[in-house]
Amino acid sequence: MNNLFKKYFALTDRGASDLVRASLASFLVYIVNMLPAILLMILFNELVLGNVKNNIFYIGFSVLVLVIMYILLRVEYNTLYNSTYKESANLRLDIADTLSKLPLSYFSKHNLSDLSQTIMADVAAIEHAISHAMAKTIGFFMFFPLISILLLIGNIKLGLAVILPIIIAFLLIVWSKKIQLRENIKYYTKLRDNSDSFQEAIELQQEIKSFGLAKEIKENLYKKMEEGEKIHLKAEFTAVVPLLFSGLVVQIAFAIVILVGTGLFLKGEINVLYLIGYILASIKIKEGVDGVSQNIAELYYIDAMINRIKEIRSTKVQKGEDKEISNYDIELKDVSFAYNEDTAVLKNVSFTANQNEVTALVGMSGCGKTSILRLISRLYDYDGGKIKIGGVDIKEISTKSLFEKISIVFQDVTLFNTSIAENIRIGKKTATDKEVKEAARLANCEEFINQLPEGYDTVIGENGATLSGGERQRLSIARAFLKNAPIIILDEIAASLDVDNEKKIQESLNHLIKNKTVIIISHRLKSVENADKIVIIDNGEVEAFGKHEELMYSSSIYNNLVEKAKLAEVFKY
Ligand SMILES: Nc1ncnc2c1ncn2[C@@H]1O[C@H](COP(=O)(O)OP(=O)(O)OP(=O)(O)O)[C@@H](O)[C@H]1O
Repeated sequence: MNNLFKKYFALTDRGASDLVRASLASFLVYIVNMLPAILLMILFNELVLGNVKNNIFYIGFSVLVLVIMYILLRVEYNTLYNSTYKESANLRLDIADTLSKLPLSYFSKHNLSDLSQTIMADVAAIEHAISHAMAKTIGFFMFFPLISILLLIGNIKLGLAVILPIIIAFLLIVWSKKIQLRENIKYYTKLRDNSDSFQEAIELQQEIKSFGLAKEIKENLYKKMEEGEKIHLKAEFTAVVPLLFSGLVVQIAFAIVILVGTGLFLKGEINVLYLIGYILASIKIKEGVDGVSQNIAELYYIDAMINRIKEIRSTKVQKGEDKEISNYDIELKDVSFAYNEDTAVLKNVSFTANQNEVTALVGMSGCGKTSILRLISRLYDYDGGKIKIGGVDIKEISTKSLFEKISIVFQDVTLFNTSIAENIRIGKKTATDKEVKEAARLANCEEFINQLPEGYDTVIGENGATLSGGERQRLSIARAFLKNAPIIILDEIAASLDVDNEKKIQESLNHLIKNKTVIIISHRLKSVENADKIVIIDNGEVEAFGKHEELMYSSSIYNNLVEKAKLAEVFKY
């Protein structure tokens, strides 16, 4: 049962076992709920048959019912509410843990607002459903067959009068499931789309303002909101109509029980006690059905969210083990890769970046240089061929142990909304303040950090919003210095640096890269002229590789790039 719940509702192990307990408690609560009806029947039995019991019996029975109810409601409350809140925290951590094991390819196909909504809003909706709907619905579906059998044994005609309309009411709700799910999915998708548009409108304020797009964007957002509302109303309508009909059927059931019961009583087939008992039973069952119908609608509503979590969980995670690597030569052999299945980005890429050497990747914009770096660092997994580090296929190395061996500085710097010191310390969590400062000095950060109001303790805003592009770049270089890993990957690190800063960082880098495997991308060809190996990438393929002088003879693309670089130097606006 645990596994079934875990799979069906996308719960954690703990959550599934709590749901089983809560469902059993709900089932027992439904049974105990019938006890007051039984007490009433005993009382009527007395009044009709004059079979008087003493007051102690009634007091004892009532106290017993109260005690049982109290215990069960407490168990139900504890499992439903207390554990539910724990489950939602566990579920969020579980999703976050799964996300952390996914390759970047997953994130390039899903936007971040969608994923954060899954973790926050969807889990909150599931949390509400676990605490209010799931256990009570499951409990009722355990209770209903039991009570049906007892009612049918008591009197088959009256039993059928109670049960049949309820079965019809449930069939109506089940029959509407497909339509409800379809409309809910439409609404869910639209909500995601709208929140993504809002996020984009907030993030792109600079572009929106500078290109005078504010009015257009606002109108577009209004339109999307209106569309969303229409879809919402339709989804609500498709949920409410079957609920209304099923509620009506259950009301009719009550009338049928009275009609059939009175008829049977008048014919002398049942005594008044039976009549009262079945009427009381149908009242109690109706109460249950009313609640459960609403709960089922809620379960239909969260279906799309549960499927979203299942989809995240079923995505292939990056596998691998912690491995010892004896040397850090990086070998690419016939590597192919595509972000989207239909467009190959890299085709049969082969070259080796040796330890103790600087290897530069050069080529036109969009030819695939950054993609190669992403594959080497397993931010994405290659599709075909092989990438080996020290002779070990990188797919066999866990991302955790691989990342420990690589320092990366990408062109798109990402910083955390915390202090300067903490941002640098990400390179090495155990680093002392002295080490952090030394890394900052090597990356030429000291001057601007010292000018900040709180120096190293200054909090730099979301993604370093309070810093300039060059300062952010230098902080990320300081991180790499601090990490001091055997493989260094530098993607266009000079893009946001002025000549003075670049020169100083170059000098520091020359110390850092001794004995290491360095792969570098730079559009400033002058800065890679002295590289031990220059690999020319053309449209996802290796056109040539060698030293600068060799390539000047052998590679037309390299020649072309060098010529263009010279032209760029004399270009004036
Ligand atoms: N996350 C992604 N999803 C889909 N396509 C991508 C993604 N990143 C890059 N691409 C595409 O892959 C191709 C290679 O991009 P890549 O960034 O590797 O080129 P590059 O040589 O590093 O370019 P540049 O010098 O301009 O940085 C391009 O056509 C690009 O549009």
